[in-house]
Amino acid sequence: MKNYVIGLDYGSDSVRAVLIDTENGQELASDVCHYKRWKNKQYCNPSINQFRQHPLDHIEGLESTIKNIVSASKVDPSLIKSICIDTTGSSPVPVTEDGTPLALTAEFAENPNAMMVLWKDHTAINEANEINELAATWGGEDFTKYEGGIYSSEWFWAKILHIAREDEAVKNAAYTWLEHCDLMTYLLIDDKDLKTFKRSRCAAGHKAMWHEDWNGLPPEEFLGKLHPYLAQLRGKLYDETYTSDLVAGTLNQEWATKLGLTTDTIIAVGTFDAHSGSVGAKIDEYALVRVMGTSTCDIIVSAKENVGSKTVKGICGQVDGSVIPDYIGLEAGQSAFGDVLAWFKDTLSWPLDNLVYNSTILSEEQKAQLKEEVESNFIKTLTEQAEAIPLSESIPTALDWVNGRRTPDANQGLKSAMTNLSLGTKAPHIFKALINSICFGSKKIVDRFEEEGVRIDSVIGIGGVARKSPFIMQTLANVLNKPIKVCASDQAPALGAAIYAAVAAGIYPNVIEAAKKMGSDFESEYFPQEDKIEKYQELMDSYSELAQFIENQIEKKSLVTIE
Ligand SMILES: Nc1ncnc2c1ncn2[C@@H]1O[C@H](COP(=O)(O)OP(=O)(O)O)[C@@H](O)[C@H]1O
Ligand SMILES: O=C(CO)[C@@H](O)[C@@H](O)COP(=O)(O)O
Repeated sequence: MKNYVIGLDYGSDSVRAVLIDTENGQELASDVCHYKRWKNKQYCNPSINQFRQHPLDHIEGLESTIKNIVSASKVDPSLIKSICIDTTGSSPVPVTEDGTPLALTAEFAENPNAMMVLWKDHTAINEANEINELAATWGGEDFTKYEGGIYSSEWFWAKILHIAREDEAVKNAAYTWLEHCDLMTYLLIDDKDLKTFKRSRCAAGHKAMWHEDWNGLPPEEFLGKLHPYLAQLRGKLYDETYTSDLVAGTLNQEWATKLGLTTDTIIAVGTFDAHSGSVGAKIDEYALVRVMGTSTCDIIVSAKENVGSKTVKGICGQVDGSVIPDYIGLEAGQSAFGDVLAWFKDTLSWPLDNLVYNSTILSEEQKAQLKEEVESNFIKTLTEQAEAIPLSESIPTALDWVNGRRTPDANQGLKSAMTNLSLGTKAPHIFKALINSICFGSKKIVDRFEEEGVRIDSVIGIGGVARKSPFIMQTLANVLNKPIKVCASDQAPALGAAIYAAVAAGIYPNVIEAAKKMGSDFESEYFPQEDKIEKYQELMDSYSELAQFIENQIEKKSLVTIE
């Protein structure tokens, strides 16, 4: 008898759902829902790096995407055995004692501090610095040691500490906090006991300093030195965590009715998008999977005996079972990748948005047509012209730090910079420089893994940029001087979630076996071009010099500010 499973992938801008045949991983239906309020830029303030999302965006997306795939596939709902949800992270949400997101209560419906704090929100830089300072000086265990030795403002405790200080009302009303992947899983299950609810190992280990060595989260004694609220919160969180091959519960009646599914549907433990994407791309030992979208996440799995007691410096954590149960999952990444190019596109669009699309000469219909044409050709034309610039021609040197630096060595206070501009520098030159910068930032990560003794034999690309930009992928292969395979599925994270769901439902004995049968194949491979490698090495040296200079300057400036 056929069995089907659903994988749900909450990205930064939209949620994607896939309905998968467990026998062969075939996708029977897929659907996407863009977050309505987020699209209208509600609750965000990019000038202070504040990025919040309203839970209604996520709940509406849950309902519409699953309903759409169930009806499009025409599969009998009783054959849909399980669902697993992956989301971005660390993206924590404050909730009441009964697990209701604060923003769904009347008092907090419009308060951004009561909403989900998206991974790329960097309002908690000071709080992350404080956590690092305390971890290094308090005299006890350094709880950052399995998280690369540096706690980031993108993560759980820094974000909660920031909100607790900034918003007394939210602090008082937030009984506890849930990572986004846990919240969406909790919403669907029947058992509503928050104390025994199975939280994600992946989220807890990579972002909340959870580790078996100290029996879970950092102790109250440590957290209390940051804020009494954090010490209190510790007791309302969790001690145990669970991998995503396990069952979190079964679908509750309310959501079974809404979605047209049965209450026998199993809901697996939640996880992060990059980690499930790696499973969808059939990650193996010594392979580096790069999820290349708005940001990058770089994932490696390693046998426990290969890692031993070694801690890898400057990455986003090494967690037992965060990707494949019983293997150590190592994560690194760039805070902006596609977003660097999106920023440039946005900047160049100023005259269009402010003058052309406001013009009284054009009718509304003409404006809409023009907008559509510009939109579909913008990145395409820039890419073509940037690619045509020979490597011998002078182009700027740029840094990829428009949203700070995630790895190596998290420092979200860093900013981007550009040198070598001249009167001859045109938009495609800058675009090419930005593409170089994101590839050089990637090389720094690969170099760090290798310097720390983590072996990388192959590179696999997944995500929007990997599939849509052959020019970026070729540049990356040249910069890394390694071949890169591109995963054929454009829904690798959702497919990975479906694979976890299949194991949770008992259809496969483990994630490795399930991924062999259900994981995506590759659609292309990029090889380094011998004649270009040396030139890219030269350009990389200029990037490294500029990076060092800017980092020193920013450090000096922050020392002056503190005085
Ligand atoms: N052809 C392209 N060339 C370069 N960047 C692109 C291209 N197409 C999309 N992008 C970038 O990819 C990012 C979106 O990646 P995607 O994987 O689709 O989403 P997400 O990161 O939300 O999961 C955006 O930053 C966008 O600017
Ligand atoms: O940081 C993580 C996972 O640890 C990601 O969720 C985050 O980079 C967001 O990924 P996307 O750019 O939305 O693919």
